[in-house]
Amino acid sequence: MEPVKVGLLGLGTVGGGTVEVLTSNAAEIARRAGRGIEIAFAAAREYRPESINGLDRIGRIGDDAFAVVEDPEIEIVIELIGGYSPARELVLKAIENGKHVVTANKALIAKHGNEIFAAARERGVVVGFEAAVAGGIPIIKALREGLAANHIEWIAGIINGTGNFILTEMRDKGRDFADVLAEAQALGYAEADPTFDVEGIDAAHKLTIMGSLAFGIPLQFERCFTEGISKIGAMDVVYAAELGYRIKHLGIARRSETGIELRVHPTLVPERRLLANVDGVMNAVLVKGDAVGPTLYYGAGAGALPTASAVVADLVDVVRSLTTDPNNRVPHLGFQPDALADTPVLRIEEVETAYYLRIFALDQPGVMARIASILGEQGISIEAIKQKEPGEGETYVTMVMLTHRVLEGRMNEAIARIEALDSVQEPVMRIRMETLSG
Ligand SMILES: NC(=O)c1ccc[n+]([C@@H]2O[C@H](COP(=O)([O-])OP(=O)(O)OC[C@H]3O[C@@H](n4cnc5c(N)ncnc54)[C@H](O)[C@@H]3O)[C@@H](O)[C@H]2O)c1
Ligand SMILES: N[C@@H](CCO)C(=O)O
Ligand code: NA
Repeated sequence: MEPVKVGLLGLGTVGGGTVEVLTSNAAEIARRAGRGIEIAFAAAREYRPESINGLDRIGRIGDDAFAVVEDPEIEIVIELIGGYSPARELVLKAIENGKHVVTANKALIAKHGNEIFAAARERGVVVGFEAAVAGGIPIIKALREGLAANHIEWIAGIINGTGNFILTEMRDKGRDFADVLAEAQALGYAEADPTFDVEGIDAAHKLTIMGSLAFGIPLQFERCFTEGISKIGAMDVVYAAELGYRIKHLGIARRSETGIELRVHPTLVPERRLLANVDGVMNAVLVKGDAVGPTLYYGAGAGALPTASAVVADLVDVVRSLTTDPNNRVPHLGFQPDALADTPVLRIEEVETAYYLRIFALDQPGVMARIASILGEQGISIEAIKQKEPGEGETYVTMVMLTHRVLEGRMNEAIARIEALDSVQEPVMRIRMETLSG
């Protein structure tokens, strides 16, 4: 049989990795797919030919991505440009032209996935996006197929490699934030705009996608609560460790009685938990299903070859399904499109968690008692409290406390009252906590 002709948009980190994997593993991939896969036409604005193994195997290379999606020879388009636009226009045009699409672009899927999947369904084509979430880890496959028997209860994941790399290097080597970020960029882990990594936006894109796959709800990126790692101080890492916790940037999706939680934020995790020990650029996703119990998926969340692994796996899936009835394919979000639920996504104020609080206050008698009584009046009970002895001649003291679970709305009121005290000087630092059990 003739090889399948594929078009490739983008020859950067992931595009280059995809060319390499398709070249070096060509025979094994053909054995799995049933046909060879040939990159007939690629387009990129810029690329470094010397750094891509297998470039000579590409039929043609140009710089106009629209020429690829308009080429009638191409059956499958791989979009590895990134960003919202022109990726959206390119993908929609490819679909309109009856081509299947494989993409690593989580920003695109989280923001425009509902529109893209509807267009693909209409046209009877597949859009594969395994590489968009947790890089090489087959988490989309697991959620959509492997766990299909379950009511998913919750998901908690380390889903941004750059952020996890920064937190790990800061903790283990005391390295400077900006310095580690620059290294992550040089290694090809970071997004084109690295604030997407640092401020949690990239993790929110991925969590939005996993939330839809877990609970069968439309993609709602705007409703995902998003907080990054930029405000975490070295002292918080140390204090958390003294209390037996590590700070990890987590994406959490949970089904509660009142709705669905979709939240991305730094989180204190007990140090013995597996997720607390996922370091460097590695990602891990913990999924709790009602039948299966907890399951854990671990692997490289970024980088050329790991991400290409997921891109090529999607390609193999598409090639295998080229001759199948479009109505019998795995639905894009794992639930039949007419069976998606309108369960509300909760506002963060409606979410209940435990908290780590760090308060910088005047070292005077009664201050601690006043703070404790404000928390008590808000119905917040304290699980642990530590007061850092002030240094010689210092008049301020740092208090660190862990609270029991409380609604975020109540915690906001308590923090506002604490910050209004004359004896409290700086904003209260709050980090949410999860036990990740049960
Ligand atoms: N780098 C990773 O580890 C990683 C992992 C998972 C997913 N992703 C996703 O994969 C996608 C690609 O990321 P990357 O790191 O390979 O990016 P990159 O910046 O290394 O490469 C982008 C490529 O697209 C080309 N390009 C950009 N705009 C273009 C246009 N309008 N027309 C033609 N070519 C254009 C660039 O010239 C370059 O060749 C993004 O969506 C990213 O979020 C990246
Ligand atoms: N910038 C992303 C790439 C993988 O999606 C990360 O660091 O996780
Ligand atoms: Na993946």
